[in-house]
Amino acid sequence: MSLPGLELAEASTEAQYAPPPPTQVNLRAGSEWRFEIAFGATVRVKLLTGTAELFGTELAPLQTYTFSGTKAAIYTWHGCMLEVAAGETVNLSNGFAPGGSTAAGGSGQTQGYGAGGCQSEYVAEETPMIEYSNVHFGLETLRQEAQNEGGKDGPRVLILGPENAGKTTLTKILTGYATKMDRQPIVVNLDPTEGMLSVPGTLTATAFRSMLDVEEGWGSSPMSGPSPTPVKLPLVYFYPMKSPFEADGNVFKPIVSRLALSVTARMAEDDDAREAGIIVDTDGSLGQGSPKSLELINHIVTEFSISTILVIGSERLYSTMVKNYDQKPTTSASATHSDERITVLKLSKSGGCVDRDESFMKAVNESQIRSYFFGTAATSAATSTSIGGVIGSISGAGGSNSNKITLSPHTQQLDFGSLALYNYTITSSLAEDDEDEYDPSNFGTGTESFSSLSNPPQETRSMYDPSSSNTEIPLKKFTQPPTLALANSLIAITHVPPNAPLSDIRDSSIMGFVYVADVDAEKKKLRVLAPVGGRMPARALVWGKNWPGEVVGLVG
Ligand SMILES: Nc1ncnc2c1ncn2[C@@H]1O[C@H](COP(=O)(O)OP(=O)(O)OP(=O)(O)O)[C@@H](O)[C@H]1O
Repeated sequence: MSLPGLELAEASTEAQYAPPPPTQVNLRAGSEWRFEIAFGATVRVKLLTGTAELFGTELAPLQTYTFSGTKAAIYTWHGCMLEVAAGETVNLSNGFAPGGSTAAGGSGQTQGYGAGGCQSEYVAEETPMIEYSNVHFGLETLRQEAQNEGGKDGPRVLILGPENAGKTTLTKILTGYATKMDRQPIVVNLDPTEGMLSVPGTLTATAFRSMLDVEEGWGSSPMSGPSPTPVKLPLVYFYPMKSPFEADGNVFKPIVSRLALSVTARMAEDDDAREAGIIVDTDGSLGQGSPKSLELINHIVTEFSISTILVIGSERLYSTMVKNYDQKPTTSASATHSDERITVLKLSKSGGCVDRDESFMKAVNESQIRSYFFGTAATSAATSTSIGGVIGSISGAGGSNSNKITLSPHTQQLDFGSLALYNYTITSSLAEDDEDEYDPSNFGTGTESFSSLSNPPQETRSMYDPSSSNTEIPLKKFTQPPTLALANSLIAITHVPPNAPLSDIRDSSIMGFVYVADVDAEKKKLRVLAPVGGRMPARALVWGKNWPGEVVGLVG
């Protein structure tokens, strides 16, 4: 395009941007290289000499790791040399740009001007890694005790703190160190804003038997196909809300109890898991210190029989936790024999923790959903876009262990009438929305479903499953035709029968997810994307309308 008046051709983005040459980063012992890479850009990092780790997981020497849409740090205990080079820019012009833009922060520029095209990168000498490793060795002592004294549980750790304080990072570091010592901790994610080995909107528990994935953060679950890093099998519960406080915690709390029950049962059966204990990562909103958050914290402490509380980056919360829990007996069954007491510790927040703005988080969430269906390939034929965290890994030595995982999800047509679809109604405004969306006059509906049209209050009631007496559970079953609002959203497939009581549906673990690509309201059909082919199981389904919400353009 010409610029008017000047007759100058506008330089193309490629011409404006010349990738920087590979840079060597020399790290002294005890320092870390912090970097931020936008979605759409890729940066390759290779450990040339020495040893280094990314959030507790060691980097293999001379292996090229490729990062995209990442904010992280590579730390060295003994000193190392890294090579940082620009990878290719992933074309995001297919209508799906994670986060609605090509760059974190929405600037439209994917490549930055740091080494290798990082948006920002620098070396930091001050880190809390010694503190964090001391915590690890403290936990290790408790694990050793649990191993020596049969019947005693390993540490059950709860990590608390405000948003972006580094809770998930600390969880990764402690998990990475534990697996390195051949421990098998159970990691519980109670942060619905970000998925762990699953999509956002899920609360999960996973037994970590093997190392974490350097590039992707946690690694991959079996849903993601073959992987160079051993896969992990998470137990997944659907919590399609962004905040644990929704519905006064009446949905969050029972799911936490369910997870705790499953984790405790696993620990009772599996000695390795019992000795290694549990690490619970939480949502930043629980770190507010409000009465409601304290109530939820208390619920978690009780249900998981927490024995160690780690508070990052909040003096106030730390002091409240000390007052409420320090040296109080744990609720563990084994504690009745051993007088086990809770320890509360304060940890420093790393100066490297970055606030992630909404558009970056949106991109992270969209890429988690995308990778659930399409894998972590840089450019799949169906999507040609990037997956958050990882694009692929190319072996520097042999080039054989590509980390790209391309999946082939299946699309299929579903008859809406044959589905038992439930939705959470958590606010009155939402209920109003729903009524607008389900205005039957838009869809030309059958008479029996709308016999109550002349009587709106009854119509609202009819949307609740009459078979359930659990009216306090904010779940309702659709008895009306499909709404266009279903398009571009996720539906969870539970393990319970279609007409199970509402409490069972809420408390059921999840078999998997489908993505609604299209809604034909007139024919009452949905076109859905499923990770595997075959018939949709006859189970109760739960709609993720509010959260993770709409993900546009997953299917072209
Ligand atoms: N030392 C570090 N150097 C660079 N980036 C870091 C460092 N520590 C953490 N980060 C980054 O800061 C961001 C926030 O960290 P993290 O996700 O651990 O916080 P959180 O407390 O779990 O946040 P939330 O409350 O939103 O769950 C992440 O993108 C993480 O990768």
